[in-house]
Amino acid sequence: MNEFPQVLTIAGTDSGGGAGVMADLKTMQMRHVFGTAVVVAVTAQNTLGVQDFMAMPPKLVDEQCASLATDLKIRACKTGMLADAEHVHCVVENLKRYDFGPLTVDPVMIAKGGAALLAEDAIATVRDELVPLATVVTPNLPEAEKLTATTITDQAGMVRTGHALQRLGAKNVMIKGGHGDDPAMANDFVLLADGSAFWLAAPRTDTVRTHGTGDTLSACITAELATGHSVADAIKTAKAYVTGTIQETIQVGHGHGPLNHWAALSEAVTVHDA
Ligand SMILES: Nc1ncnc2c1ncn2[C@@H]1O[C@H](COP(=O)(O)OP(=O)(O)OP(=O)(O)O)[C@@H](O)[C@H]1O
Ligand SMILES: Cc1ncc(CO)c(N)n1
Repeated sequence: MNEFPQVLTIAGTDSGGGAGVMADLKTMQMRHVFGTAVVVAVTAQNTLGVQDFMAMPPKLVDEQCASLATDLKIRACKTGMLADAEHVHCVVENLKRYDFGPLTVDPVMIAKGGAALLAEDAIATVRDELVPLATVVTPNLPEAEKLTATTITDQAGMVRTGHALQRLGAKNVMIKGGHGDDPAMANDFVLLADGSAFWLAAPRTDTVRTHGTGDTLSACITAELATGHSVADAIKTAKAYVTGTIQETIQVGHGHGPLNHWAALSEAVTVHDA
C-alpha cells in the first residue's frame, strides 16, 4: 500500500479557489502528499477581492485539531490566515498540544486587493507567540516590516530584517520579494538556522494572475519538508513550483487570477550566495 505523508494547513478558505486552504490543498496534491485542513476562517472571496469573512468559533478550531491528532500522522504543517489575536493564540495552543511536525508560518496579513485578513492588534501575537514556533517563516516585504517594525528599502534591508526575524525565534527565514521594486526579477532572501544565507531569483512575470502565490509557496515548503527534504531544498523547490504556476498562466475570473497548479517546476530560478 502506498503511504503518502500527511500534511496540514491551518488557514482560511477562499471561495474563489485561488488562495488560502484551496491553494494549499492543490499544491499538496501536486507535490504528492496527502493534504488536510483546519479551517480557521471562511472568506467570501473571488479574483476581485474579499467580500466578507467570518472566523470559526475557537472551540471548532480545537476540535478540528483534535480530530486530526487522534487519527492521522501529520508530518508537517503550515499556518496561513488566522484572522485575529484570539485565533492566533488558539492555533498556538494547538501547535504546542500536538506534534504536527515542522511548522511553516506564512504570516498572512493583507489580501492582494487590500482586505485585512489579520487584525492589526494580532500582529504582536503572531510575532511573540507564533513566530518562535516556526521552523520556517515566510513573510512578504510588508509583513516582514510589520513583524520587525523596520522599513525595507533595498536588499541589505532584507538581509537585516531576516536576521531580526531569526532573533524573534524563527529557525529559518524566507523573505519574499514579490512586492519588491525590481522590474525584471522576483528576488527572495533565505536565511537558514546555521546562519548561511542565499538569494533565490526568478524572472518577474508581467501578470495580474498572482493570487495565492504566498500560500502556494508555503504549502509547497510544507509538502517538501514532509517528504524528508532539507529546509534549503524545500524552499528551492517551492520557489521553482510557484514560479512555474505564475509563468504558465490560466484564465479564471476578472481580477487577480489564480495560479496554474498543473504547471511544471520552473527551470528559470537561480540561486546566489548572500
Ligand atoms: N510577478 C511575479 N513573477 C514572478 N515571481 C513572483 C511574482 N510575484 C510574486 N512572485 C514570487 O512569488 C512568491 C510569493 O511572493 P509574494 O511576495 O507575492 O507573496 P505574498 O504577498 O505572500 O502572496 P499572496 O498574498 O498572493 O499569497 C515569491 O517567491 C515571489 O518572488
Ligand atoms: C483565505 C486567504 N488566505 C490567504 C490569502 C492571501 O493570499 C487570501 N487572499 N485568502
